[in-house]
Amino acid sequence: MTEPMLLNGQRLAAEMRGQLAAQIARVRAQGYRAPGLAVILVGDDPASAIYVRNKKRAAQEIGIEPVDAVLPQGSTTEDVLRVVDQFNQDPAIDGILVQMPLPPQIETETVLARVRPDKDVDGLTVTNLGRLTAGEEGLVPCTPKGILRLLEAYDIALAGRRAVVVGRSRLVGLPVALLLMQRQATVTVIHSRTPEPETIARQADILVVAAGKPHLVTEDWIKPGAVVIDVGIHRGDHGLLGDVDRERVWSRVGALSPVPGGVGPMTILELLDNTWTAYRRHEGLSE
Ligand SMILES: Nc1nc(=O)c2c([nH]1)NC[C@@H]1CN(c3ccc(C(=O)N[C@@H](CCC(=O)O)C(=O)O)cc3)C=[N+]21
Ligand SMILES: [Mg+2]
Repeated sequence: MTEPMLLNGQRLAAEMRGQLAAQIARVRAQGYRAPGLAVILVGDDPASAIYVRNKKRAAQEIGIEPVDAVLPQGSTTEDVLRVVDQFNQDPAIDGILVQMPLPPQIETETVLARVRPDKDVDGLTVTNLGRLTAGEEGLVPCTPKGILRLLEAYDIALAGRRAVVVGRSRLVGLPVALLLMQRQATVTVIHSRTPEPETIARQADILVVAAGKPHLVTEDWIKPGAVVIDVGIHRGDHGLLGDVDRERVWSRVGALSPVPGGVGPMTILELLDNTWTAYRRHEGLSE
């Protein structure tokens, strides 16, 4: 078989960020305010702190004003709600991101439910997930949207093809399955309680892996020539690992999104894109 194609999310995201920067510069030159993105970080998880820093830097680089609120590990649900309310009311803020996971004493559902749907740039509120389910316009979760954009950029057809999603999370598995269905793929979702997952995965023309388990997917999960999207990201002693064991699947896949450099940069790009969309809606600018 020919060499697999690497789906380069890093390059695509950089290209798209350039386009966003140009669009933002254009409205700024017409006298409009800068788009504003609020990032709420609760606690001192070092990985979360790094992600938040990367998101803020990416925003700044394209002309989005990042504002952050860092709350102590011991914060209560009420403490977080107060910060959400403040950003909900702030007309300079177009997007609000609550970095996950929140410390265990905080009621995640209650916090998410408080974010104004028009500022919900993660697409995690019931309103936006409902809109997505109904095929209505809203804000679409970043990682799923980035995966679809990556597939599209590489001309990977979805209509009539079989897609298998590994994982059912609200952030990735569930919404990516919805988006793939909307593109007329035949979609199966498998998860930790699915017996013989490899047998099902081996039917996939497109395999999206968001299981949160390092190197879960090996050659026996892969139909020869399949397109494999690796959403996992784990910090090992020897650098970053995905949910896919790249070495072991390499001789079978048709295309693969690498970790790092695949889905991760696309996720951040879509956060910026959603902030830009929310901003245009707030300012009454055409889409
Ligand atoms: N409310 C919320 N929204 C999120 O979107 C969200 C979240 N919480 N919590 C954590 C996960 C994780 N996540 C990543 C984003 C970018 C990279 C990324 O840029 N990865 C680089 C590598 C970066 C590195 O070196 O660690 C890459 O894959 O190339 C990774 C992971 C967003 N998440
Ligand atoms: Mg996201």
